[in-house]
Amino acid sequence: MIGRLNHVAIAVPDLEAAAAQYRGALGADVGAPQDEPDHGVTVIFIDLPNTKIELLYPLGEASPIQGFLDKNPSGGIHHICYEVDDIAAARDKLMADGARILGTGEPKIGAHGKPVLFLHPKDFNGCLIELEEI
Ligand SMILES: CC[C@@H](C(=O)O)C(=O)SCCNC(=O)CCNC(=O)[C@H](O)C(C)(C)COP(=O)(O)OP(=O)(O)OC[C@H]1O[C@@H](n2cnc3c(N)ncnc32)[C@H](O)[C@@H]1OP(=O)(O)O
Ligand SMILES: [Co+2]
Repeated sequence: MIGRLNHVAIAVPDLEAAAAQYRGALGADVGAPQDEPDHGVTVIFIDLPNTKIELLYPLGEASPIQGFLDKNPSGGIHHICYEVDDIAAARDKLMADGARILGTGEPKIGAHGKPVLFLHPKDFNGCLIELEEI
C-alpha cells in the first residue's frame, strides 16, 4: 500500500537557524518558509536527491507540534510521510485493521496541495506517520 518516502519532518526550535544550517553547513537546497495555518505549523522544505526534509515550527496557539517541542526542546524527528495512491482506501484499510487516524478521519490538504492523514504514533512503534496521496 505505501509507496515512496515523501519526507522526513524535523521539529525545530528556531526555523531560520535550522534553515541556515542546512543551507550552509550541509549545502542543501532549502526552500522558503510556508505558513500552514490549517495545520498549525510553518514549514520549510529541503529537496534532497531521493526525498525531502520538512522543517517544522509551531504556528498559532494550538499547534500540534508544541507538545513535542516542549518535550524535546532541542527539536527532533517528528514524523515520516509515505506516499499512497488512494488515501481513502488506505484509511479504510488501516481503520479496519484497528489503527487510529488522527483528527476527524477526513484527509486535509497538506503542504504540497495533496490530501494527507496522520496515524497515531502509539500504533506504529512510536513513530508518527503521515500519508500523502500522490
Ligand atoms: C504542513 C502540513 C503537513 C504536511 O503536508 O507535511 C504536516 O506535516 S503538518 C505536521 C503537524 N501535524 C501533525 O502532527 C498532526 C498529527 N499530530 C497530532 O495529532 C498530535 O501531534 C499527536 C501525534 C496526537 C500528539 O499530540 P500531543 O498532544 O502533542 O501529545 P500527546 O501527549 O497526546 O501524545 C501522546 C503520546 O504520543 C507521543 N508523541 C507525541 N508526538 C509524537 C511524535 N511526533 N512522534 C512519536 N511520539 C509522539 C507522546 O510523547 C505521548 O507519549 P507518552 O508520553 O508515552 O504518553
Ligand atoms: Co509532513
